[in-house]
Order: sequence, then C-alpha cells, then structure tokens
Amino acid sequence: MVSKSVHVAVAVIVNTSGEVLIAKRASHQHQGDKWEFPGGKVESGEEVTEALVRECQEELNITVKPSRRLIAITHDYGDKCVMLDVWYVDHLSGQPVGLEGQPIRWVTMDELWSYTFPSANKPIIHAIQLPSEYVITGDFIDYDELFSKVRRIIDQGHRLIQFRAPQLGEKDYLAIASELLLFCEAAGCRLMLKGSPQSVYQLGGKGLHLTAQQLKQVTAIDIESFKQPGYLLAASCHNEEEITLAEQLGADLITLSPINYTQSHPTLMPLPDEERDLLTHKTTIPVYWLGGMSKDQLPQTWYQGAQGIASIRAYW
Ligand SMILES: Nc1nc2c([nH]c(=O)n2[C@H]2C[C@H](O)[C@@H](COP(=O)(O)OP(=O)(O)OP(=O)(O)O)O2)c(=O)[nH]1
Ligand SMILES: [Mg+2]
Repeated sequence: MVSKSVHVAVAVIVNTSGEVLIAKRASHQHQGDKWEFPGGKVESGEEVTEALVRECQEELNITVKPSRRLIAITHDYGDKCVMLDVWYVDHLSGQPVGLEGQPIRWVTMDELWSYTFPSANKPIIHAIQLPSEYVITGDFIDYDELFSKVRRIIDQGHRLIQFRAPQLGEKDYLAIASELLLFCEAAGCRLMLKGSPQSVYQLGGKGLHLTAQQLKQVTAIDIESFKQPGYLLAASCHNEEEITLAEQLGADLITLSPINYTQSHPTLMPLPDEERDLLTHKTTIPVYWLGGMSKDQLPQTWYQGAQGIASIRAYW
C-alpha cells in the first residue's frame, strides 16, 4: 500500500468521427506495454489543465483545449498510487504523432474494450461510453402517453433511460417493460429496468438498476449476467456504505441522491455539499447526481468529477 498518490493529467481526445486517441506505453515505463490515454504527471505549481496541454504537446505534438473533467480515479497499484485526473478534449490542432516513439491509434468507443489498459482505466472506459444524462420516466396515464414521451426523449438524443413505475405491480411492470425494451433497442437507446435480476434478464433486459435495498441483499451470483460485455449494472446509492456495496458488486454506474429537495421524495434531507463531493471523489464508479437536478447544473457535476445528472422532472 502506497499512501501518497501521484497526480496524473489524462486526456480523452475525441475526434469529429467520435474516435478516441490511444497510445502504447513503452516497455520500461510503469504499466509498460499497455495502452493508455495520453498524459502524464502534473508538475508542482502546475494546474491539471496546463499539464494536459503540455503533455499533449510533448508526447503528440498537438495543441489541445481541455473541455471538461470526465472522471477522477485514485488507484493503488501496490508499487505506486496514482490519481488519474481525466479530462475530455474535443478541440485539438495539429496531427498527432508519437513523438516518443510510442504507437498511437484512433479507435472507436466499442474497440476500446479490446485493448489492454492499466487496471485503473476500466472506469474511464465506462465513463467515455456513458452519456451525461440519465433520464428516469415519470407518471403516465396510459401506454400511449408513456411511449410518446419516451419517443420524444429519444428524439432529443437521449440514450440512457430508466423505466421507473412504482405504481405498477411486478407483472404489469414487466409486461410494459418488454414492449418498451424493443422500442428503445430499435432506437439504439439503453433501457435500464428495475426488479429482480432474474426477471429482468429473462425479459431480455440489458440494463438492471438495483435499489439500495437490493444492494444489501443480492449476491455476486445473482447479478453475474449483468457483468457480461454489453450489459449495464446500476445502483441507487445515498451514502458511503451503499457505494461500497455497489463497488463490490462491480456496478457500472450509480446514482447519488438526494442532491436537492425533490417532489418525488419530499421528506428526504439533501446530502450536505461536502459529503456529496467527497462521495463523488472517492468512488471510481461513474456517478449521476439525482434529486431536483436540472440541466444547468451539468457543468457543476462535471467539475466535481461526476458523470452527470439523473432526473425525472428535467426530462418528463
Ligand atoms: N498517461 C496515462 N497514465 C496512466 C493511465 N492509466 C494509468 O494507470 N496511468 C498511470 C501510469 C503511470 O504510473 C502514470 C502516468 O505517468 P507517466 O509515466 O505517463 O508520466 P509522464 O508522462 O509524466 O512520464 P515520465 O516522463 O515521468 O515517465 O499514470 C492512462 O490512461 N494514461
Ligand atoms: Mg505520459
């Protein structure tokens, strides 16, 4: 166990075709021969964004403009502890070249899974592939209203939706969910479902969202189907204990709530800002802030290292 972590500026550079730039680390380097996102150590007195610009110049001969933080990850390799401060870069000038002799490649988001990265990188790859907004369905009077609202949300470009309908019994919920699944899949949108892992899996669901209560009850075997490539496991968390359980199960994303007072849970006290930020920094799982969130709070969530926002009211 190494206590002092090295602050590393990491650039996820995305081109206009949506491809990401990766580079291969030299054999003699720490985590040698693995692929990485370009970057390097933040020097003393330097801001992380300055380090990003300098490293991309030194390693790739390009000038970048970091747009926002994507995720921050602290990882202990045993011989070295790193804090990867990962930023999105979608503005660059110049043609990247491996100035240190390192092979470089533009790869699609899906191809990222077939490269070997240092083990700290797994949450980065999840964070790249997940959107900033996680839409949760609200009230609906009938089937038509539900489907037309989901259609509108998909047409607005959203690709991650949770079907929440606490007013329905399990049987009715699953019956509608199976229709909604086909509808969303045809549009390339991921539908996260609630319920028992077995019933969601049997229905053909590729995304399971566990309640905090389920987090305390399910075992690794119960959710193993949702650990396969192409599946997503999410969990609702409200405190450190629940986040630890989500980490142990290997969840791909979590919601953290309540961030503000909400109409759906009027009696719950919002998390104090300090606790919210601490929990967001501590976990390596992409975090969506939930509870009275609005889209104009997105920059603040990114700044604190969260993935984005989850909400009913901002979208429904
Ligand atoms: N750049 C980068 N480093 C990563 C990634 N994943 C990961 O665990 N690391 C670790 C490996 C290293 O221990 C550390 C980065 O340090 P580095 O060796 O690139 O630092 P540097 O560019 O300043 O190079 P150097 O001249 O000090 O060798 O972070 C990643 O995706 N990109
Ligand atoms: Mg480097």
